[in-house]
Amino acid sequence: MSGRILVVDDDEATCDLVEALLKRQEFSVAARTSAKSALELVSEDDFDVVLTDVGMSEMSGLELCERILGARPDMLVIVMTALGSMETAISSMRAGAFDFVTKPLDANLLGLTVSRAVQHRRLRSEVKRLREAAHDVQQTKGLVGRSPAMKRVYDLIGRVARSDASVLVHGETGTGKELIARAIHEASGRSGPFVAVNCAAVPQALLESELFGHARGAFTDAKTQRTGLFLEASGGTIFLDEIGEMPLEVQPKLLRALQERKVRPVGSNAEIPFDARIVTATNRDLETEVYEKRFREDLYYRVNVVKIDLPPLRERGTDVLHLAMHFLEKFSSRSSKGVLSLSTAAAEKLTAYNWPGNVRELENSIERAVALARFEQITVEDLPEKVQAYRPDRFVVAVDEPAEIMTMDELEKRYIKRVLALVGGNKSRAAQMLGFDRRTLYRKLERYGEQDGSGGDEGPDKAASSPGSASSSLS
Ligand SMILES: Nc1ncnc2c1ncn2[C@@H]1O[C@H](COP(=O)(O)OP(=O)(O)OP(=O)(O)O)[C@@H](O)[C@H]1O
Repeated sequence: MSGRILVVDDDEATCDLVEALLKRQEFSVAARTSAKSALELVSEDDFDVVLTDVGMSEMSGLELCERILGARPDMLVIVMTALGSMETAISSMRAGAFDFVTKPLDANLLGLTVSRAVQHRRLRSEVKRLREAAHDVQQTKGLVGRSPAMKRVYDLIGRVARSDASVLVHGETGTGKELIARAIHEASGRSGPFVAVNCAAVPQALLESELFGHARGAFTDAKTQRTGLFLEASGGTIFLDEIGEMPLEVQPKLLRALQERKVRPVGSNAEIPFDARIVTATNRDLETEVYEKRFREDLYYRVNVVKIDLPPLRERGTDVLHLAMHFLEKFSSRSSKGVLSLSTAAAEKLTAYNWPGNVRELENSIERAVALARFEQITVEDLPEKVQAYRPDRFVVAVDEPAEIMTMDELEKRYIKRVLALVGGNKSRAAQMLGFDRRTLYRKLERYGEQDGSGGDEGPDKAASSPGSASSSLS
């Protein structure tokens, strides 16, 4: 992690040692052997963290800590105390120190403590900046977020909006696919309506007539003629949400409509031209659906002229805070409760959590937090239990001291399983993260299925018959 650190110790050898340790961990480090010159330096230069010895002759580390924080309250001070001197540790916390480390120094612990402090300071200043600029967080078209990943999405929207190309928006549940579809429509300059239909929510028997309309008497309940949504969206955009759920029986009819740019209402021979932009969305891996014959390949190519991959919230960095502030404003103004900010600790929790339900889950969490908040600031206690309790689950391959020896095959198998679980069984994404092409991943999954004995009778196709099943075939 990068970060600017000032080391203060009147013992030159310790100073050099700490400087070297921190530099090895990629911090940018300045060192001073006198407290006075350290004070001068912090008055004119910015540091994330000042790491000071406690027992210095010219001025004690505790006094230095107080004076630094008096002049630069935004800086963080870590005090180095002698092992076992609990009293000094307590006094340094009273003097406002962020943390303390004990001598003799443990290089790893020192690195971790300093990293934590740097991260804390960054979050704190981000929250402060957001507080000040809360009112302009809301971006054009209601889309909040400025992470590089989202900027790429906005850029793509800008480039495709004015064309008639079909757009497939792909992303996990709650990532904002519908909002993106609306943004495409708004930026398209089309004056007609935005018509959304959730393909998973309409019963299969009704879907065709819902989309293409029906003639009077086409079926028992068809007392009158009905114009389908494709025609209703004329001059505008039709958004087919959860296209991956479209029944196989309806898919050829949709393909035909897209190819011909005409619809044929159920029970009618008439072919009616329509002029609607097609935007579809899915949280499924459509390539896998095609491979597993649940989605027609020709239809896939039709709808996937331009694909927008919407990143999950956990890959959008501090967007989570921008979004949290946006929802905070929204819900506190609705409830007239005047909850205006997030505590730094709450912001830390929000940033650390992995948000499987993405923006929708964050929105719900903030709504709940505003309802529960007792002060004008949201604290950790106001957040859902699972956000409070979340610990990042890291997969560590211990190279120096492996807990158990395993073959490279076994290691690969476990790692693939791990990555698949992480991306919810999405094989295209897993392959991308692992640096394989998709076929290589399928081959490996089939091979492990056989090795496990689970692939024998059932065969590899069956073992991989649904997203996520690949991981179970590996267990
Ligand atoms: N970038 C964003 N800025 C502001 N609000 C957002 C953003 N992304 C999503 N939201 C909000 O999060 C909620 C979920 O978004 P949306 O319904 O568009 O997600 P989705 O991906 O279509 O969900 P699903 O997969 O369940 O269909 C909505 O209330 C939406 O307004």
